[in-house]
Amino acid sequence: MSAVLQLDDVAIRFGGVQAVGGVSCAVEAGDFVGLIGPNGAGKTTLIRIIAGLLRPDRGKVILGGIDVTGDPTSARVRCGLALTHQIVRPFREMTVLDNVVLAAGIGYTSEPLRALLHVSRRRESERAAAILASVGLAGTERKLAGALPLGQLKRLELARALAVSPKVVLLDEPLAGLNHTEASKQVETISEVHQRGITVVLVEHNLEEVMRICRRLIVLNNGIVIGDGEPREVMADPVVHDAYVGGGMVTHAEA
Ligand SMILES: Nc1ncnc2c1ncn2[C@@H]1O[C@H](COP(=O)(O)OP(=O)(O)OP(=O)(O)O)[C@@H](O)[C@H]1O
Repeated sequence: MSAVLQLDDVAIRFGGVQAVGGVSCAVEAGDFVGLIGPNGAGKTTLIRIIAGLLRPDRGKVILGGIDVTGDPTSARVRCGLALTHQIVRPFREMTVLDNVVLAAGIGYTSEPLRALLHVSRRRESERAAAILASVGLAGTERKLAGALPLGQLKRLELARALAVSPKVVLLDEPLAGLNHTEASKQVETISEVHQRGITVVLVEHNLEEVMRICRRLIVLNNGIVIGDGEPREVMADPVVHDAYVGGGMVTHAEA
């Protein structure tokens, strides 16, 4: 197997806070990785560095063997990367379908207006509708995105990520704010995405679901990796356990 994503000594500091303190790891094609850690561990910061939304102070981000550390997000998308955000960010005044069509266009160009003009409307609409159906949003195509409840908005966020035909998706808290039933459905959808051959890196606080679906856990604490490996083994490590208990977090995985 070859690494689709590699981090080499990645670090960033915000004022007095070393948010990420030298992270190195490789994610193999087809992997399903949970990136976990207590509040403030540096997970979102690391995801933002991988996506090109933050420039690290040092270190390298390598996608599919290409060093993209100095490249903008659009170039990384063209290398096969897609990202969903912790806070959902659809274009609320556009239809659900157009949100996905637009995201597909961004795979070709980094400018949103040109992205919409670039795509062949009918072909892309059909493709967007198929992607929406694959995440359980068939029938919502003509609704305004702003009218969707949170559970469906989270699915739309996933559909927008899939629209760029990614090799790797970074999912930042895709279950946050969802009730138990919605979270289970969303997990099933994410598992289906993975079964299609897409590599998944998941940041998530819902450890019960993380333990259920991830094949590998990378644990961050204070910006450094304190655990990496098979989920049950990682969670049994006293260092990882202490980081969670010290952070006041209850892990369902302990049961
Ligand atoms: N733009 C910023 N300016 C200053 N400090 C920041 C900034 N972004 C993050 N931080 C700090 O960096 C550290 C890591 O934050 P980050 O949001 O990456 O953690 P996290 O693991 O995603 O946390 P959570 O699970 O609570 O979302 C925290 O101490 C946070 O306050």
